[in-house]
Amino acid sequence: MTEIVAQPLTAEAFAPYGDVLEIAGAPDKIINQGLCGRYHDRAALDFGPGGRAGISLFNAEPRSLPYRLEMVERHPEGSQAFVPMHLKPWLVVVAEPGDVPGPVHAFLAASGQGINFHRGTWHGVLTPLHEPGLFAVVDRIGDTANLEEHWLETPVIIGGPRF
Ligand SMILES: NC(=O)N[C@@H](O)C(=O)O
Ligand code: NI
Repeated sequence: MTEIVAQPLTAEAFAPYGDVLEIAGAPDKIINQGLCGRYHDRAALDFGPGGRAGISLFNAEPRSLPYRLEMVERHPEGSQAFVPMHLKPWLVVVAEPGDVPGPVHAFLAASGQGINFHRGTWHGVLTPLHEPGLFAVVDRIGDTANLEEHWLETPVIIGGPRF
């Protein structure tokens, strides 16, 4: 059994896997008569040929750490963004690329952080750590499954702060 510890989610650490959505630093634009900072175009969305963008709402059961990861998945035809509709920390899990997933990495998303997995990134499914597990998910809508699951030979136990 492999044990890892969730690390703080940063744009740099997550860059090989996707984009971090956060209001970090100065906004790209000040809009709405100066009352709003726009952090413009912060994710590489990709829905491929034959698909279109969709927004779905996920209401997921919260998990707790340590978390037993048994499966990772990927979407070969498009990106997938998880945008929390709450301000709690939550868990982001990825695995290094390959036809068989490589080593698993876990990140603790802080309040207000969202992510966008790039097309084909191996990842754990949406994993809230608190109620409400409410997220907007932006991903590919199409006629194909756009889903490949890989069940790990040995589970990965993901540790981190006890809330
Ligand atoms: N299956 C589904 O819509 N969600 C997963 O892709 C996920 O990553 O949670
Ligand atoms: Ni997914």
